[in-house]
Amino acid sequence: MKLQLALDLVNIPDGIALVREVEQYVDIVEIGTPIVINEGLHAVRAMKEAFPHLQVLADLKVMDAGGYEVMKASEAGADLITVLGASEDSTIRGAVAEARKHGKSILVDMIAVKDLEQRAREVDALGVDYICVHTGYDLQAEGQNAFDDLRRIKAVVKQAKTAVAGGIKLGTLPEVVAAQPDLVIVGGGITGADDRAATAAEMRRLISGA
Ligand SMILES: O=C(CO)[C@H](O)[C@H](O)COP(=O)(O)O
Repeated sequence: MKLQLALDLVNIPDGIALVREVEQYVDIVEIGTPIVINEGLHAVRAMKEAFPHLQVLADLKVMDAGGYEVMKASEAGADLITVLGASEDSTIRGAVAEARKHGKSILVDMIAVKDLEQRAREVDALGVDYICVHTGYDLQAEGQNAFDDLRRIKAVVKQAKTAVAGGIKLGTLPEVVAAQPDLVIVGGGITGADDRAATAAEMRRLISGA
């Protein structure tokens, strides 16, 4: 089980400083969608240059032109790129084909997908690397989480690895870990903690013991 640190509400220098605090405890650093909007793919390049031993995920949430977007993120140094599960099959196929050319991975974000099991089966058959259940900020604000969704996709996904994101904190991590995803994505649960290093270390311990 891997741990991904999601950086969303920081600029590049602050993001790099934040990763320095926790780099020994995380496997993947996510350049979140707000950073890509604010800074562009330059943020991916800067993070990869600063931490070549870590994997960097570009959270582009691609919805169209999958091949082109994945090509640009790959050129910037991303190891993983996100594509939306709600996009067309042809978009996901194009993203996977381009990722294969560059030795990169595709994580499909199932945010806002209504028929979760059916779409997870279809996306799985398209050869993606990860399928991620995700409760975004707007539904987190309504008290929702993706923990039950994780159990639902675990029951139907055969090939891809599974991932979970959305409001995961130290207190809720044991429930997430019990569902055995391959990847746990944590943003505010680490970046908003009083002691980020201690929180990330404890998360690593919980994940490694699973
Ligand atoms: O993709 C995202 C928002 O769209 C976030 O990166 C993801 O939800 C993880 O952050 P947090 O743990 O703070 O919810």
